[in-house]
This record gives sequence, structure tokens and C-alpha cells, in this order.
Amino acid sequence: MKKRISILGSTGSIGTQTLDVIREHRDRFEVVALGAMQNIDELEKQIDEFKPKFVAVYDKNKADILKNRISSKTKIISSIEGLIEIASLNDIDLVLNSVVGSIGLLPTLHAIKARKNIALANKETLVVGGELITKELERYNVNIIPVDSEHSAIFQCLQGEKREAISKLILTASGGPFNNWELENLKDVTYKEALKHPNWSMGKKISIDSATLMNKGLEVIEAKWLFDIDVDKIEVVIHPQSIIHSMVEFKDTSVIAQLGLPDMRLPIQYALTYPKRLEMKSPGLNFMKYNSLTFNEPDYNKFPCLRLAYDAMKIGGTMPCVLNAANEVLVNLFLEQKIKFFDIPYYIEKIMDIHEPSNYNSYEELLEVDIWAREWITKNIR
Ligand SMILES: NC(=O)C1=CN([C@@H]2O[C@H](COP(=O)(O)OP(=O)(O)OC[C@H]3O[C@@H](n4cnc5c(N)ncnc54)[C@H](OP(=O)(O)O)[C@@H]3O)[C@@H](O)[C@H]2O)C=CC1
Ligand SMILES: CC(=O)[C@@H](O)[C@H](O)COP(=O)(O)O
Ligand SMILES: [Mn+2]
Repeated sequence: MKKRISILGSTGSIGTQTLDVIREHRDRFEVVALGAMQNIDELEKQIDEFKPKFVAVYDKNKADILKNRISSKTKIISSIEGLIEIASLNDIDLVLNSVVGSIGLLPTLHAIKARKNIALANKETLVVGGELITKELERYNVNIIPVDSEHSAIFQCLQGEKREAISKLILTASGGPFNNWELENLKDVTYKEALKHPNWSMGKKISIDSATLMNKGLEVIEAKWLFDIDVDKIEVVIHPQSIIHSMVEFKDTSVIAQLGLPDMRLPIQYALTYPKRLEMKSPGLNFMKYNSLTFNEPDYNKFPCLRLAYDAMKIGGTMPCVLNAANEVLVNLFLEQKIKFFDIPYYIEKIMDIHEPSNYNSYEELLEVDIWAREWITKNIR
């Protein structure tokens, strides 16, 4: 039996690499549904190749244009309802959520309610609604298989181990494009410089997050929820080579690490085939090519976003939602060259100072806070 898959965010960096993996194993997977925001040219090519039954296009106008371009065998649906529908279809076995941003939360919730297996790349789902997601996973007896490389690494290190035996999780960070820059020189960096990740080719939002180290902060929160561990037991270590994707230290001080070339197709394939492993068309890791693997502490002065994310998680409640919403708006403004690099942590700190966090019980409460934070940042930017 082929595994029937729905891919949310199929036109992006993770989405297209997921289709690369599926292309290599056509006998094992069937693409039942695809979803994206507006890139209908790429979707048209994907429909032609994979013949999905459903395609969700968030942008209604683009959805209408696409309907006229393709055969009626594929049903086109639009807006958030489209994403929800393809996350909870009857005839799918697995949902791979690789949309970018907090828009990914609601489809994940619906996938859980529909008791689907979930391969999660959309880290914002857990950053914003980790507590709610955790409750729903328990209630519907559903598991999330992480796609994010660090979390996939930890997940692999924990196979056959007991959670009580963990003493800490060690998340590796490349340090991003500015790892070796002096703080003084970071003030006027351009978005083009910030997009040049040293090891990974990724979408724009996560690339900027890697440059500010907010990506690692979001990943600390993601790890807290995925592995049910206190943030004080999650350490970040700068490892510029991105060969060790993360590690787990156990009570007896033994450390287990997962290594590999920086290639997202490996964690994606593992999430699609778990608990099995399949061959990959990749040369694999040649240790003789690496003279040294290095490690050092993060510099919180150069990269305040990492500290802000730890703070937001420690405060809890709606604070991580505010951190994330503010960050999404600020990253866009930085990409549009409307603010400077250090305005990102500056405004996140400001909004965290004025936000009075509360506990939440529903998606609707989170949505209200998310909208408030986005409006506050937009109004208060200099
Ligand atoms: N890229 C990577 O290597 C890694 C990414 N991740 C995480 O995976 C997620 C995706 O990242 P990445 O692939 O780099 O991002 P990209 O920007 O490359 O792709 C984003 C995808 O999401 C779609 N999308 C955006 N908004 C909506 C919406 N409102 N409705 C439907 N679809 C939408 C885009 O559609 P369209 O093309 O039409 O705009 C696109 O398909 C992020 O959460 C990121 O943090 C985690 C680890 C590694
Ligand atoms: C590939 C992946 O998982 C990214 O999240 C990556 O980790 C980004 O690199 P940084 O370590 O620079 O944040
Ligand atoms: Mn990652």
C-alpha cells in the first residue's frame, strides 16, 4: 500500500524537497493533496507531475486562475478552509505541514482532530500554540514526527531511550551568516547579506531568523513542546559546520548525536518513512573532509533574539505567540528594507515589555493575541 500524503506548503523549500524525496520513491508514496499561498505556476507543474486530487490555494484570485488552467480531475479549494480541508481529508495517511508562519497552526489542529499522522516542519505551530497542540495530541492520541533538522536529530537520538533518562538536549546552531562579524558591523547589514546562510538553502523567513538566531530561539520552544522538557535543560551550542544536527545528553553523561550532511531531504525522508529507513541518493558524510568540528557559546549581545525567545518561553502563556507574531512582521519589514537588523530584537523586546501574558485555552484566544501583536508592531514602528 502506498502512503497517501498531503503537503501544505508544497511550493516552498521544504515542500519541493519533499516532492524530491517522493520522486525517488514513487512506488511508496501517493501525493493526494498540495497546498500553497499563491505560486500557481509551480503548483501547475506539480499538478501535472503528481496528479493530486485536491489543491488548496490560499489566495482566492489565484485559485480561480488555476482552476481555468488545469483539468477538472483536481479539485481546487481556497483560503484557510482549503488548507484545513487538505489537512484533514479522509483518504490521506500523513500530513506534511511546511507552510511558513503562524498560519500553519490551525491546519495542524485540524489534522490532529482528524487523527492524521503529522510530519511537522512548520515550527511556528508549536511556538505559538505548543500548549494547545500538546493537549490535543494527547486527547486524539496522535503523534508529531519532527522535520526540523535539529528536532529530527533529537528524535532519532531518543529512539529506544526513556524520557526520564535525559539530562539535557543540545541544539546545534550554525551561527548564521554573521557568526564571525563584529557587533559594530551588524548595524547596517543588508537583507541580501542576511539571506546568505553559510550551510543551508532555505526560504527567506527562516534564513533571516537564522541570521538573528531567532531561528534557534524558536527551535528551543519547539523542542520544549516536542520532547516535554524544561527550557532550562535545552542548551544551544554554536557549531558552524552544521554536521552534528543536535545531541542528547543522558543522566549517565553519555551523549548521543546525529550527524549528516546539511541536506533537508534526510530529515524529510525519515519523517515520511518513520520508523523505517530507506536508501538515499546522496554520497553521505566523508569524515576525511573535515579537519575539525568546532563548538562555542552563542553571543547574546550580538544575537538578542535568542535570549528573548528563552524569556518568552519561561514567561509562557501568550508571550511566545507575541514573540512570534512580532518577529514575522519585523522580518518582512527588514526584507522590505524598512527597518534595520537590530530593529528586529528592539521591537520584540518593546512589545514583550508591554504585553501582559495570560493563559489560553483556545485557538481563538491565540488568534486575537497574534492579531494584536501584528497591529501593535505595524503602528509603533518608527
Ligand atoms: N527550509 C528549510 O530548510 C527549513 C524550514 N523549516 C520550517 O519549515 C517551514 C517552511 O519553510 P520554507 O520551506 O523554508 O519556507 P518557504 O518560504 O520556502 O515556503 C513556504 C511555503 O508556505 C506556503 N505558504 C505561505 N503562506 C501560506 C498560506 N497563507 N497558505 C498556504 N500556503 C502558504 C508558500 O506558498 P507560496 O510559494 O505560494 O508563497 C510556500 O509553499 C517554516 O516554518 C520553516 O521555519 C524548518 C527547518 C528547515
Ligand atoms: C535546516 C534547519 O533545520 C534550519 O532550521 C537550520 O537549522 C538553520 O540553521 P541555523 O542553525 O543557522 O539556525
Ligand atoms: Mn532547524
